[in-house]
Amino acid sequence: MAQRRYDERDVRLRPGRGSRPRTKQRPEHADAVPALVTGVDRGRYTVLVDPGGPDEHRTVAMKARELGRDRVVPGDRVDLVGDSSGDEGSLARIVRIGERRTVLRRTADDTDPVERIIVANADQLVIVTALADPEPRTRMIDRCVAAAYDARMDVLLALTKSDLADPAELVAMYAPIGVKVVVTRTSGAADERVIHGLDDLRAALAGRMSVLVGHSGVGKSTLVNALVPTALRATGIVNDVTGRGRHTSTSAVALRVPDADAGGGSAPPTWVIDTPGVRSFGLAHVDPQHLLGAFPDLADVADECPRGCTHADDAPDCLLDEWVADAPDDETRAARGARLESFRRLLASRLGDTDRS
Ligand SMILES: Nc1nc2c(ncn2[C@@H]2O[C@H](COP(=O)(O)OP(=O)(O)OP(=O)(O)O)[C@@H](O)[C@H]2O)c(=O)[nH]1
Ligand SMILES: [Zn+2]
Repeated sequence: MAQRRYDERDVRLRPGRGSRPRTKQRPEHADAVPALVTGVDRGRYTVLVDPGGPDEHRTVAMKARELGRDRVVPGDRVDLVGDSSGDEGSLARIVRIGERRTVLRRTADDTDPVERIIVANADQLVIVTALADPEPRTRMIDRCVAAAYDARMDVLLALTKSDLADPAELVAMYAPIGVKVVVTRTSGAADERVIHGLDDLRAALAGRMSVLVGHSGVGKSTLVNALVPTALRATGIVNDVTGRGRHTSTSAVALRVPDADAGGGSAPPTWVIDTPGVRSFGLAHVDPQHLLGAFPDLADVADECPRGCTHADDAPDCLLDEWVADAPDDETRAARGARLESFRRLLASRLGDTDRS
């Protein structure tokens, strides 16, 4: 079943561990209250009780022992028991993790060979990319697109610094594969900075939970601070759980975007999840067929490939090569060639040719 894909228990555990059978049924906790996980810091979870409801408030929780090794991540819907009042010194216990609609995985790295879920239930991945300074890296964008599509999330490409370079080329490159694009730029002096395109970005985020990713310097903090004025991401807010500075944390944190036109009331809340320190997303678990989902233009062609075709560079008789060669004109040929190259680069990186640039 498709749902099984999203269970972290599918992730290979380190040898010698985890062979213990798991009980399917958790003990009932009839008095449990629902909450949304917004942050994780060293075994303490910041959660929002009754999110969107009349009793909404923030509290701190720990994981109940019965959850064992199951991870709890921002975006998780959980059930709490114990003291969930949020009063000074209170500590609730998370006893259940709701079924996840989507999971976004971080790539395993040298220090941690396991691909871990970093965010659950997000609707959309927002790839923040500067048009210049730093230069956009399409390979990185492609990897993010594939990871998002694999996680069944939509993709929004937020192109910043359009005062420095023209977005047309990137827009043309990504619009055809279903990637929505918003373009922003700042103007004015530092103390009265205006962000153009912020309303488009707000509209694209409205009522959804979006994960923001982007390399250092692309302008992600500028956007997050404008969307969530209280977040103060750049300077680092003091964590209300530990009292330590947030800027030292590398875990994802969910921030509520205040409604632009307050008064709506019943509108679903808008969330952004910032992911400091996350450099790339897991692709090792992605099936090549699934990866093609990020490239509908290629997928249509690949459908007709010989049975068992890997669609890789060295695949004999792969129709994707023909599709590029048979393009009606040079411009189309170049565009198709670039798409095929992106796809094959992803395919290669998934197979262990990892790039850590
Ligand atoms: N020219 C121009 N500069 C921008 C724009 N947006 C942000 N910047 C500048 O780009 C630099 C990086 O912006 P940040 O928002 O700190 O970028 P970041 O992606 O959060 O980077 P880190 O804080 O290093 O993670 C800052 O000097 C911003 O003032 C823009 O639209 N145009
Ligand atoms: Zn093929």
